Amino acid sequence: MTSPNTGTTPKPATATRVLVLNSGSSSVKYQLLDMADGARLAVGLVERIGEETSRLVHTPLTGGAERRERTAPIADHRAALEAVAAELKADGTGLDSPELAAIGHRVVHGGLKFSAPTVITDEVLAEVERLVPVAPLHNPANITGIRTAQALRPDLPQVAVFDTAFHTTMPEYAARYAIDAETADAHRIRRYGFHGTSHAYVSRRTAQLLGKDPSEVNVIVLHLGNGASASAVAGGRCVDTSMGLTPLEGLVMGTRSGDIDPAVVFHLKRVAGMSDDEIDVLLNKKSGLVGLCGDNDMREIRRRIDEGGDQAAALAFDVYIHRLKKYIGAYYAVLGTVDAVAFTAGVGENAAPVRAAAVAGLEELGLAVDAGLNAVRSDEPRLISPEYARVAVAVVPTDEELEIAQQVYALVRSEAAVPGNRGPTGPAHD
Ligand SMILES: Nc1ncnc2c1ncn2[C@@H]1O[C@H](COP(=O)(O)OP(=O)(O)O)[C@@H](O)[C@H]1O
Ligand SMILES: CC(=O)OP(=O)(O)O
Ligand SMILES: [Mg+2]
Repeated sequence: MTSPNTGTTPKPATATRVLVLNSGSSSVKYQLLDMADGARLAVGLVERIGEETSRLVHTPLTGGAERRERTAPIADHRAALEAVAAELKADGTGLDSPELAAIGHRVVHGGLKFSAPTVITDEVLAEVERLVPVAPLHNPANITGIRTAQALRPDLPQVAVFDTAFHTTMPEYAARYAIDAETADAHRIRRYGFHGTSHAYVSRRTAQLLGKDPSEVNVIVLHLGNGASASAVAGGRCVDTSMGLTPLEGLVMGTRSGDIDPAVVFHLKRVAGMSDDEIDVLLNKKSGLVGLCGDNDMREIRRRIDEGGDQAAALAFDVYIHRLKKYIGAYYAVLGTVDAVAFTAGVGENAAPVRAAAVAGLEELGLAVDAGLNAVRSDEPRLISPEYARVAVAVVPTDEELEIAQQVYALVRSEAAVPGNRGPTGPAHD
């Protein structure tokens, strides 16, 4: 194996483990994997970072140790990562292990410069920092995660895998906003798209489920988590996606509005007297499902509808579904022919009523859901459409951490891990 040259000590040939950190605005999800055999050694989550009731759940999957859970204030992402490092150390799989080959980081906004996994140098970190204004909820957390991991293991390659990378194949006419071209170019205003690691993984797994090569199928992927986005994937390449310059555009989300008339912003400023920051918070944190009915968790919304006929919850559900259905139709038109529609992430994988409602009435498009199959709970990729349906409808659990680990490991095993050899890639914008 070629030792990744990070300018420091070469790793032993036995270094086959990758730690993946997926830092969100108020959470960190992580997995430790051994890429020699693909085994997961530990998985975990720190949530509600910055609150009094922060919670850490750590599940070791090797060595017989028990799942551990504790609730205690964790002030920031740095403290969260240090707590994760302590949990891993307690299992004997600490960050000081010589078996660790690299640390992989989900980085949400990579602009146009990064279309592949990239070893993090000062230059890369500066670019991620420059993009903070267009991913204010995400990039700062990613940067803290990187800096903390670098401090804990300065000798290890730290690799960024960008949410935007998979979408860099979008044709210009899908990526462009129809605004003054000079202004757009001067400020790099265009549609970048996010959740790309998930869209890439799920579209590939969906092709596999159909027994086809990704190059042979057209798939609409619906990533419905707290953040939510749709993508149109033609023969393995993204041709359109619902998020834009920032992760605010597109579908209705837990706390984000998704598509709105941009004039709403002027109205809120001029007529309602709101400040830029107040509008930012309104659209990112007080909109979407939570804005419509006070709850952002789809489980709670379904409970309110099913138990009490709650009208606000029912309206929130209907607005969510209406937007989703419009994107299915739009991406059907963009792709021309569709082989599969794949539901993924927390809501897509678990909420059968969302899946049923999203494709209801689309039989003319060849889309249908079998009620029995849709009701089955499983962690496996599966079809939920009836035999006769022309288009497969699938539930395909996403695994951003596994996808990141594979990309990171492939990179550190290749000579390309030499910083400078593989810096920013893809179509440079400036
Ligand atoms: N059983 C379920 N039924 C409906 N929705 C669910 C269920 N389990 C999880 N969810 C939804 O999934 C969301 C979280 O999805 P996830 O993909 O983990 O999001 P993120 O990665 O953006 O934090 C929750 O807000 C919740 O609404
Ligand atoms: C980009 C994005 O919206 O990510 P998340 O769903 O993790 O908030
Ligand atoms: Mg997510």
